[in-house]
Amino acid sequence: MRLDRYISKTRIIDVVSRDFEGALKELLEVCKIDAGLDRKKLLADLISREKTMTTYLGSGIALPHIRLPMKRNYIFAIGRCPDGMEFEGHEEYRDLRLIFLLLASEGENSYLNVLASLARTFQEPTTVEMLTDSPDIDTLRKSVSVAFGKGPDKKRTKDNKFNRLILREAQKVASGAKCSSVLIFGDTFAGGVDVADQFDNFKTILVTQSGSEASLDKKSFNAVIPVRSFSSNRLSQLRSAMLIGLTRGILKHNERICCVGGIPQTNQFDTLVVVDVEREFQSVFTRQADMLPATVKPEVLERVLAIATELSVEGREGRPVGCLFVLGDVAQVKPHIKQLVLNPFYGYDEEERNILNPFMDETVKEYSSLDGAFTIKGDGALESAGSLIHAPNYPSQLPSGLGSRHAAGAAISIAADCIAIVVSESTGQVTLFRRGQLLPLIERGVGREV
Ligand SMILES: Nc1ncnc2c1ncn2[C@@H]1O[C@H](COP(=O)(O)OP(=O)(O)OP(=O)(O)O)[C@@H](O)[C@H]1O
Repeated sequence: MRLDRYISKTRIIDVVSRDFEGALKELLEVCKIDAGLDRKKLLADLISREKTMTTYLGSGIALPHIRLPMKRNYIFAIGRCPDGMEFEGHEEYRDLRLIFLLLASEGENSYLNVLASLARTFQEPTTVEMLTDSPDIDTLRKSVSVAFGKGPDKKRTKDNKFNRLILREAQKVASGAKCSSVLIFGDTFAGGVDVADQFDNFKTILVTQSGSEASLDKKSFNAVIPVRSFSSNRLSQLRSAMLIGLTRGILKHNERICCVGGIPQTNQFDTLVVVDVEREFQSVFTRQADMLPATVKPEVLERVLAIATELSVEGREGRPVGCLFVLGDVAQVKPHIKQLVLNPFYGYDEEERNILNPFMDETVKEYSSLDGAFTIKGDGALESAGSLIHAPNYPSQLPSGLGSRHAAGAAISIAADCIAIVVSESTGQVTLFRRGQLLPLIERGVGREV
């Protein structure tokens, strides 16, 4: 989603105050707010929300945000604060370098997508560094423009002889194998070759972690599949990417795909794989319509997959963690669960506890250490954590090493219209269950950092 149209240079400022409340006040002053809205109350609301739930995203960036009854869809104000901030003695605010204030209209329904898009951009280390290290306000304005879409392409590398060779061969393989689509793992590659141009007669799909709209080559592809947290293995997220492609309607059940990838960030394509979608997923989906439970939005499945992948690869505070997500018709799931602890999501607004809200990432990861499962509605609202699944039809036979957490995932996926996603604490494997069938998404130990 292009955000640059909402960002104006005049609202990118050096904040003078060293205090977070003072900084928000300065940022509100540069925003044109509809007559009738009370700035003081707005500031008080922002501060009171900050006290309940921090908007500090880490890496020096905070994203305070609020909805208002205003005419414009969005207003951004960005404050540079190279010396950090003070906020009620919280240490982390001292590392703040940038405050992105987002005001959104109450009626705007792309709000969570905008927050998610911002959060993705702020996950790219090079973009974050470029923004937070800006030595003066002019450089910051240019950096914002590069990060959010108006800037020049990132540097291209020269030595692409080998990449060209692989792409030429991929073109021959894709033709010979009668593939309909070519899937490129873009984060392998730093640029310098017009990748999509090599595949005129195919649908071209870019798989990328990059949230920045300014990312190289995106425009020349027919579609983009976003993924998060690549492990260091070649094509390790191929199944997850295909699943996202299927649920978004980018890929079809009966397609054959040629995939080109390599190790992320090496600028070296080295792997060619031809995959029949149907064969890859036949154990789980018998028909295209079967893929998602009726109530589940594709972007919610994507978000759960992303968090599960990150937990599998990175663990939590240096330790491996396991968890179980049950996503779908919670009314059908409810009779089969029992709380092991008080439900931490009880009493919060659905929008605040929605998994599409990027601030929920940390919360979900924190609660992943609780025994039991997360249950999530199809629109993304987190219903419970710490829930013991007690469904009938526990499978008696699962592949060796898969114990009661996996059995619970399999059983609930039969008892209710839902998808269960399990991260194994012991192996790091990520497994999806649908109607009792198992689909490994990330294989054992692949790319594990913990
Ligand atoms: N029925 C259940 N509902 C929810 N969570 C469960 C259930 N059974 C087990 N768990 C969770 O799974 C954890 C690990 O259990 P177990 O080792 O038997 O499962 P596993 O499938 O081998 O998982 P892992 O690969 O992560 O070890 C338990 O500590 C508990 O938190």
